[in-house]
Amino acid sequence: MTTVLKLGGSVVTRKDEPETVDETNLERAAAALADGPGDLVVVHGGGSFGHHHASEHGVSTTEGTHEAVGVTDIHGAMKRLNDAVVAALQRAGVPAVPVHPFSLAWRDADGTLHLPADSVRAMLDEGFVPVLHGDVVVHAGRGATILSGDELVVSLAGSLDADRVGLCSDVPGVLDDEGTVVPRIERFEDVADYLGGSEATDVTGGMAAKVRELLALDAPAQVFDLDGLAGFLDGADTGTVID
Ligand SMILES: Nc1ncnc2c1ncn2[C@@H]1O[C@H](COP(=O)(O)OP(=O)(O)OP(=O)(O)O)[C@@H](O)[C@H]1O
Ligand SMILES: C=C(C)CCOP(=O)(O)O
Repeated sequence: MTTVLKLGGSVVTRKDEPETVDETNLERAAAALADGPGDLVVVHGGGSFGHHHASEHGVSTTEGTHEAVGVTDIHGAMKRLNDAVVAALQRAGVPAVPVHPFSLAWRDADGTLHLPADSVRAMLDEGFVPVLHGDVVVHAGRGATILSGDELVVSLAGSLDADRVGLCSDVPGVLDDEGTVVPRIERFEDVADYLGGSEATDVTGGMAAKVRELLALDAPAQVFDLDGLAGFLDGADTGTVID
């Protein structure tokens, strides 16, 4: 059983305070993962680390930069957050190890992501929990663009043939216009009217982009908040199921 889990930047950081880890949430998530499932890959988002630097440098998933300093500003912030996430997981007893996508992945001129997953598979086979993060990535013809954690989740879920995919965010699921969790989404059109971007500085698109990408996956995906994390890890359907 292989599980790919994203801890949203809105969960592990305080999105309105630059480069601030939400220690309480991170510890809660780490404690839940300590009793986690077999093969587990963790991906975390940018929150108040990556997104501020990305917008300062005018970089998004499509707007690139050729400035090396822009790349290292964004990547450096994400490495600092990754250090904090890996350390918290290790303190909770999870055999977490860092994986930095900038050194591994690239986009071709069409924007298609190429992410070799053999090293991640080998880490799983050796009993580690690889922890990847949203990052900058070299992009043919555009310098470097942003790679969201959501895109990493979709790519890894496909190449690792994941059985379960979870996105832990700051909302209990995808919400309808009355704020009620939509239990299941099978077609983008059914929820398109409810879906917006993110309320915080977020260069990768909030909930609409997530739902679109998760619908393209073979494995069913779930969107839930920290209260739903333990249930998800136990195998329950929590929040919104997207398939
Ligand atoms: N219909 C909707 N239901 C739920 N959330 C929605 C909806 N439309 C827009 N959103 C926004 O999507 C946000 C979650 O996406 P966001 O990308 O901010 O989270 P994240 O993945 O946890 O963070 P990060 O991108 O930093 O990793 C919610 O906080 C909410 O503001
Ligand atoms: C902004 C950066 C560097 C990462 C974005 O990842 P996300 O928060 O998962 O969308």
